Amino acid sequence: MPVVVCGPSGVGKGTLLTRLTAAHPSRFGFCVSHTTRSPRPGETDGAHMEAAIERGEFLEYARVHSNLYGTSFAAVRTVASRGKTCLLDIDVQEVRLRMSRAKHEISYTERPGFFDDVVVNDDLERAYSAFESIMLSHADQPRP
Ligand SMILES: Nc1ncnc2c1ncn2[C@@H]1O[C@H](COP(=O)(O)OP(=O)(O)OP(=O)(O)O)[C@@H](O)[C@H]1O
Repeated sequence: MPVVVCGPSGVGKGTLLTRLTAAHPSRFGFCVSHTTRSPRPGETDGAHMEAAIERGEFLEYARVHSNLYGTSFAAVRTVASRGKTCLLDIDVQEVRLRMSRAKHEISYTERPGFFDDVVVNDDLERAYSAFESIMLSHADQPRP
């Protein structure tokens, strides 16, 4: 089962996720995301992405200006086939938009049942410790 981690820009999602995958490399894997802009190193060519979205092959996508960003079911399956829980860091909106939305996004933490768990990353050691135990509770069982 993939786990989605989301939060406003700069709250430390990448920091926590990178640390988690380094500490538990056999249990968690990042999901490769797709984009229609020119691929950067490590990214896949997204030339046929629009058609793939039409065919329902993406579990999430976002359009930022004229570029598409998203995660395919195949990419999640690739991580899962290695026996790992797939991590999705799906916040891809651009900085200004993200900042204006940050307050609104944080307000969702007050809605009962909207998020399963909330981690406030004010102190990295405390936040990582809380994050790690939450993520391990959501992770798939390790393969024997
Ligand atoms: N608890 C913390 N206290 C202070 N600085 C932190 C803390 N956690 C992370 N940082 C720093 O904040 C910056 C942003 O962190 P990070 O890139 O992990 O955020 P992010 O949520 O993944 O951002 P984005 O969505 O823009 O990629 C980094 O320089 C990171 O080292």
